Amino acid sequence: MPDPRELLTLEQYRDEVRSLLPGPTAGETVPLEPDLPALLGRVLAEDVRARGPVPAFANSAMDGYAVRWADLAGLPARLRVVGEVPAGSPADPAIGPGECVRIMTGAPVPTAADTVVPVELTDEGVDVVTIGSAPDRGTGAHVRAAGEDVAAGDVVAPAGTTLTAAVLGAVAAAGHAEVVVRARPVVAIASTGDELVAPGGDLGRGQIFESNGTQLAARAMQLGCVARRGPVVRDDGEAFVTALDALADGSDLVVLTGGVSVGAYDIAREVLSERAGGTFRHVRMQPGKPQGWARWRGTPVLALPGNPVSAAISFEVFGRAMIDALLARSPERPWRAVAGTSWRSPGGRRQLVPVALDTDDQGRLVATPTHRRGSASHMVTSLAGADGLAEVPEDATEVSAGDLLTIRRVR
Ligand SMILES: Nc1nc2c(c(=O)[nH]1)N[C@H]1C(S)=C(S)[C@@H](COP(=O)(O)OP(=O)(O)OC[C@H]3O[C@@H](n4cnc5c(N)ncnc54)[C@H](O)[C@@H]3O)O[C@H]1N2
Ligand code: MOO
Repeated sequence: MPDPRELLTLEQYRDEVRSLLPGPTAGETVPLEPDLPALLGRVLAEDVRARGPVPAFANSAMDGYAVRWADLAGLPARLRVVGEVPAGSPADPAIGPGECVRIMTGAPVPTAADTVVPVELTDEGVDVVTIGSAPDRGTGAHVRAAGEDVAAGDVVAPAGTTLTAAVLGAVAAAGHAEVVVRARPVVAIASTGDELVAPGGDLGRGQIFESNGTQLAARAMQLGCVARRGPVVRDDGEAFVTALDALADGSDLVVLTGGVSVGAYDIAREVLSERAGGTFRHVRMQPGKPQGWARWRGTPVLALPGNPVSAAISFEVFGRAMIDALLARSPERPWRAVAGTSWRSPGGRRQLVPVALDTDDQGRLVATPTHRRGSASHMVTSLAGADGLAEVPEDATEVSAGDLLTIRRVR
C-alpha cells in the first residue's frame, strides 16, 4: 500500500480504485423485442456470431434480367424471358442458351445464371428482351454473393461492445432475437455540503445550486448504469453515516462529491477515514488532485472533489474506469488532436481540459478549450460544450497552438 501522502499518477490511482471491484456484473439474456429501448447503451457479455452467411444466398443487386454471360457475346442480344423471380420467391427457374429471367433487387439469382443486367440496359421486354449493352463489371455483375458480408460463425459484435443502433442492426441481421448483456451496474450518487440548494429554489447568501448529482447521475446513465440519487448529505457525521448506509445497500458503487479536502467541515474525508479506513490521496492531475476511496459495508465508495469540473473530470477518469470494469467494456481508444490555441498548464500535474473538437482546412482534428480560463475547476458550465478532455502531460507548463494532444472523448 503506497504512502497516502504520496502523489500518485492518474493511472496508479485508477488502478487502485479499480482493484476494489469484485469483477464484472452477471450476464443476462434480453430479447430485442419488446426490450429494444432497454438495450441501447448496454454492453455485450458474449460475442455475437452470424447464425448463417450474410447475405444468406446469392441475390440480385438490381432490378433487371438474370442472364448467362455467354449469351451477351454478340450485342444487342435478344433473349427469351422464361420466368420471373421477385424478392422473397423461392423459385429457381432453369435457363437455357438464349434465355433469361426477370429478376428484382434482393431476389435469389437462379443457379443457371451468373450475371444480372439492369433494366436500364434493356428495352424492358416481357416475353423477349433486347439487351443493348453488357454490364461494365463483366461476368458476375450485380450479383451479391452469399457470405460476402460475413460468413456463418463470424463475430459481428465482440463481447465488450456497447449496443448502439448500428450494432443492434448487425445483431438482428445476424439472425439473433436476443443478446446476452452485462447487468447494469447500480451506481448510487450523492453530494455533500451545507451550501447546496436544489435547483429551482432560492439562494441565500453563501448558497449554490446543487449540480454535481444531476451531472454524475446523467453521465452514469449514459455509460450504461442505473443511477440512484440520494438526497444532499449535510456536513454532519451522523447524517453522513445514515445516508451512506442507504446508498451502499444494493449498489455496485457509491460516488460522493465534496468534502474530500482539508477544510474543517470536510465530512467525507473525516467519516470515511475514521469509520471505514478510507484512503485519501493526492493525484498528479489538475483538476482533481484530492481523491479518496473506501469500502462501506463492502461496497466501493469513490469520494470525488466537490468543485463541479473536478467532480465531472474525476468521474470521467476514475468512475468511468470502474464502470467499464463492471461492464467488461472494451476501453475506448483515445483520439489525437492539435491544440487550437495556447494555454498554460501546471508543471508536475496532468492537466485535463474540457475541449470542443472541430476539423480545420487540412482535415486535422482541432481541440479548443471550452472556457478561456482552461480547466478552472469551478467553471461548471464550461463542461456543456465539451466533446472531449485534452490531456496535457505532467512535464509541460504550456500548450502552444498546433501541439499534438491526446483526447478522451466524453460524448
Ligand atoms: N487548503 C486547501 N484548500 C483546498 C485544497 C487544498 O489542497 N488545500 N484543494 C482544493 C481543491 S484542488 C479542490 S478540488 C477542493 C476540493 O474540495 P472538497 O472536495 O472538499 O469540496 P467542497 O469544499 O465541498 O466544495 C468545493 C467547491 O465546489 C462546490 N460544490 C460542492 N459540491 C457541489 C455540488 N454538488 N454542486 C455544485 N457545486 C458544488 C462548493 O460549493 C465549493 O465551491 O478543495 C480546494 N481547497
Ligand atoms: O484539484 Mo482541484 O480538483 O483543482 O479543483
